[in-house]
Amino acid sequence: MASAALEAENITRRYRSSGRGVEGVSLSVAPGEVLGLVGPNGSGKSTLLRVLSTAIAPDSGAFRVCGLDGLRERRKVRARLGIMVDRPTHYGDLSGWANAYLFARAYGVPEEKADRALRGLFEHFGLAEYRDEKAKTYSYGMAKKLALIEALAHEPAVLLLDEPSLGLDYTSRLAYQRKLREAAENGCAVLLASNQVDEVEALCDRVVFLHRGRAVAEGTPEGLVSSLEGLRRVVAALRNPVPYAEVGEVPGVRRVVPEGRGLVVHCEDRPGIVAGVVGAIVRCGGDITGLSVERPTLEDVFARLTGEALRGEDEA
Ligand SMILES: Nc1ncnc2c1ncn2[C@@H]1O[C@H](COP(=O)(O)OP(=O)(O)OP(=O)(O)O)[C@@H](O)[C@H]1O
Repeated sequence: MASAALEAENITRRYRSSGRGVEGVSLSVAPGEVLGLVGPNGSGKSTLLRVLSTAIAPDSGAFRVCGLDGLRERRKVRARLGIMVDRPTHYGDLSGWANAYLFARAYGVPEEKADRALRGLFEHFGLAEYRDEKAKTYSYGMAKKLALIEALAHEPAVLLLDEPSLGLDYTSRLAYQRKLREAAENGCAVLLASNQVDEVEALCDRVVFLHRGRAVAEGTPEGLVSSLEGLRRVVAALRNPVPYAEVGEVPGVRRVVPEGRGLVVHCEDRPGIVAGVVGAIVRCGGDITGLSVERPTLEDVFARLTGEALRGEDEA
């Protein structure tokens, strides 16, 4: 795919100490496209992003950014990347603004342009009133927003984002999503590592599932979800958690997953199934305070493909 802004072929990177990492992952992202990299903790998302950001070398495989060789032309490649890693680090004694300004200048943005871009971004992310405060006084969410500003200010051709919205409040999340869409509309290719499926479904044109270091499926969110035609999830909020084994025995129920105090029941979309599920929950002693019947999500697709959950119960 000659037109891809980011193209990775057969990337393998194993950590010597654990023997884990990523294996044989290939993907491509076109200009203006948002590709979601989805997988549970430890599936290899960050490792792949570390390789693609040139922070670590792969054991084998190759990648290109805007046609440049990711291994032989690292400096030029870096200049085209906007990177936001999971744990942002800053010069703590410098102000947020000074951190971002240094970044933009290091990427070669002329003074006036850097000033203009940063003013806009600090305003957009609600950091304008904190711009002159030392970065070490920033909260986790603020530091994340600062890292997003640093990733965006030089208008990179390719954005590599690792769980960008984790730790952001609702308003900041919307601001980040708007900015991401805007960047893509302006031709930026975005690789977004996340296991927040609602966000991935809302933002991504395509999705690659990672499982134990390997890419196990790829498709549009809609295409992947429609592969589960005929399935539904019944989400029951309960006043108290209950032993729920009997719910799993209702004909047509595939899986029961506790979420907080409630239950998510994955089942076939057949007549009478909701009544059957509700009856079983009540017989288990469940006091239902809320009930909804929903279509499957990417989370369900992942579970179907791998037999494993995308997120732990406490993250649901
Ligand atoms: N520095 C390291 N040394 C040894 N093993 C590592 C190292 N970093 C990651 N790993 C292992 O490599 C695998 C992939 O980890 P990675 O951080 O890429 O996953 P991830 O999908 O980004 O997870 P998370 O969602 O928790 O951020 C895991 O099994 C992890 O234990």
